[in-house]
Amino acid sequence: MSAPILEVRDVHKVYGGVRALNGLSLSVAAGEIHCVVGPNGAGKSTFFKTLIGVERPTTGQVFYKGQEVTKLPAFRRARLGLSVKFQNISAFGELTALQNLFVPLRRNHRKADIPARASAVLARVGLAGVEDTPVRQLSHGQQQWLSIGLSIAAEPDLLLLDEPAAGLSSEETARTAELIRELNRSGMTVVVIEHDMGFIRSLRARTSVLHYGRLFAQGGFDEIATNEDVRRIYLGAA
Ligand SMILES: Nc1ncnc2c1ncn2[C@@H]1O[C@H](COP(=O)(O)OP(=O)(O)OP(=O)(O)O)[C@@H](O)[C@H]1O
Repeated sequence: MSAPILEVRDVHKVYGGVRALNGLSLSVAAGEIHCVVGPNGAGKSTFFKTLIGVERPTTGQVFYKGQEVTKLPAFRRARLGLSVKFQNISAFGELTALQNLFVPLRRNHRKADIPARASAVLARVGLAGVEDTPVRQLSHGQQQWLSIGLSIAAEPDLLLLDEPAAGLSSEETARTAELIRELNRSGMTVVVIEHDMGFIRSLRARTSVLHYGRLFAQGGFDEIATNEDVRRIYLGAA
């Protein structure tokens, strides 16, 4: 396996008396799709927040491309090539799909190049043909893909997705899985934080299971899905 692009070492996060993360160590190899699952309260969101820099671990370290980023603010991590797509739609509803992309593209591209680049990003996320549609008229799935487009506009090396299939139909979910695989084929490392094992199944990626703020199991999807201990924690018995 290639060198880790992302690594957390023995991370603890305590909120008052709650141990949201309790000695979590996990690494993501450059070039992989890596899924992180776990039952309610396992620490997935807290893990996500420590990766992007909106929360700092109580103790422990976070490394990105070999550099310690534990205390680096979110915007500095973004400049290093780490991008995030949150669960909520991040686009402006009154603007068109194309116009929304002007915002992130403005940072790195000349004005004259931006419309063509924006169209290319939309095509990449399956939104060719709706360039001039105001975002509020797009379907929920299309809005989610636009959010992914906004997150990849700056061509990140690592894309973090927080429950990208939440609220999507089964057809939209399948298209989202295909989009993630396509982004990965083009060289992007993708980390997917997810609650729903059904979606993870369609990604067929290496999967880490969190439980009580620690790494509980790790392996290929089939290994995880057939692991008796994992099944038990999902049923709430462990
Ligand atoms: N800001 C906070 N203040 C206090 N407790 C918190 C805070 N954030 C998370 N927790 C607690 O930490 C634990 C882990 O929460 P977290 O949201 O990271 O889990 P999760 O795996 O994302 O859960 P879910 O799948 O339900 O979203 C839970 O017990 C939660 O109540």
